[in-house]
Amino acid sequence: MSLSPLSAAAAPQQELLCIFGTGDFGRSLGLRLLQAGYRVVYGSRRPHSCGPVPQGAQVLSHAEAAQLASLVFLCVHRENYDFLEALAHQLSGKVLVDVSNNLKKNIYPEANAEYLQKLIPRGHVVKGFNTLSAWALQNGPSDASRQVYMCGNSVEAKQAVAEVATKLGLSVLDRGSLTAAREVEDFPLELFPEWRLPLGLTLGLTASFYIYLLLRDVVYTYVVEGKDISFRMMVSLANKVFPIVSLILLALCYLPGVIAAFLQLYRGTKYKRFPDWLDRWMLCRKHLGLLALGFACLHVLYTLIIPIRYYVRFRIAENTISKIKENQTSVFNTAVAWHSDSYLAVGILGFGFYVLLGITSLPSVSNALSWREFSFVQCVLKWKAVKVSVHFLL
Ligand SMILES: NC(=O)C1=CN([C@@H]2O[C@H](COP(=O)(O)OP(=O)(O)OC[C@H]3O[C@@H](n4cnc5c(N)ncnc54)[C@H](OP(=O)(O)O)[C@@H]3O)[C@@H](O)[C@H]2O)C=CC1
Ligand SMILES: [Fe+3]
Repeated sequence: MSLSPLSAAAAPQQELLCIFGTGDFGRSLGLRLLQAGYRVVYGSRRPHSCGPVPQGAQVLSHAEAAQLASLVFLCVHRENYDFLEALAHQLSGKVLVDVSNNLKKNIYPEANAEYLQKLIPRGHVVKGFNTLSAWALQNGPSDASRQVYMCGNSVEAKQAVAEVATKLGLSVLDRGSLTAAREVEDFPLELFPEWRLPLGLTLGLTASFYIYLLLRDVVYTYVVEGKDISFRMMVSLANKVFPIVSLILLALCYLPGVIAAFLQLYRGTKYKRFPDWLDRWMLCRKHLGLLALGFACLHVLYTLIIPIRYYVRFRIAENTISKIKENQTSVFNTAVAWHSDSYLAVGILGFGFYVLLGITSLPSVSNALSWREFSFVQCVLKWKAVKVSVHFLL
């Protein structure tokens, strides 16, 4: 089938974009741009001997490549930006996308993008794309990595870059002017810090309870009774630590919510800032909750494993055999049955509180309540959740 003259005339000339640097990021970005229908020209120090570039892309010297396109992606490390100074003339008036990241925070006095703006004062610098990885770009971004942050002083330049990002299937979050560049550059370095406090706390709790139980159960028994039960260290002892740590973490996960809700009700407003310590605590609730869940899962796993341990099988067999030998039967202990059933009941009740908490947090429910009612309900339920956790602990 041949194209009608009208559609042939309407077929737009594909826009040409320039990429400086034929490294990992430059190559992945080029591939995606080509797939999205752009034409790509690379600017390289060694146009004839650089590494492989995606099929269909052209490789020229920096100066030649820059002249062909109005938008240039700088896929070069900041340490190597100095070569750009000599290109200030060719790059003036162009949109320059700075994708660079640093290995640490605050190693340079100014953000990379601001440094670039200084080198090319007449270029329109836009910071962006730095939260993507070369890998994610190449494999098509997943939901989690679909967002890109962007900032820059020129609205038109940002619009041009946002258009490209949208065509690549990314969603753009504008963070304002170039002064936000530092914050945008710090994003990729900020994946872990929120976990630091909860992880440290978990490790500390686990180590202290393990050592305490080791001394109390194993070392004490050995010293006083001369019995060696060190084989218990692997499973039984660990399985005592997991629920303790899990319940403490769970209590610590809900407690700041109780304090916050109480504080809001006490102050009569929810528009006042919480004290710093509470703020920080509130921010790591999700992590504490996930760690609590992880330890609870370990506890379940270990508990399932215990009956198949050699020691337990040995004890059951020995008990049964000795009873048979002596022709005895044991009495059903109702006290123990009561204890274990009440343990289960508290568990079910506790689970109910967590479900209720989940329900009240649903937007349809929380929107129907006034903030005071919502704070009150949350405060009561979270307090109950903390109490159940502590009850189990004791
Ligand atoms: N890799 C990733 O996943 C991500 C990377 N980034 C950022 O993208 C940028 C590039 O990273 P990446 O591709 O991984 O790095 P690479 O080391 O793979 O590539 C860097 C490229 O820069 C060019 N280059 C190296 N030295 C100089 C120099 N002295 N002067 C001029 N150009 C030079 C080279 O291209 P040539 O030989 O063609 O000149 C080289 O291929 C960095 O700023 C990085 O922070 C951001 C997010 C993720
Ligand atoms: Fe248990």
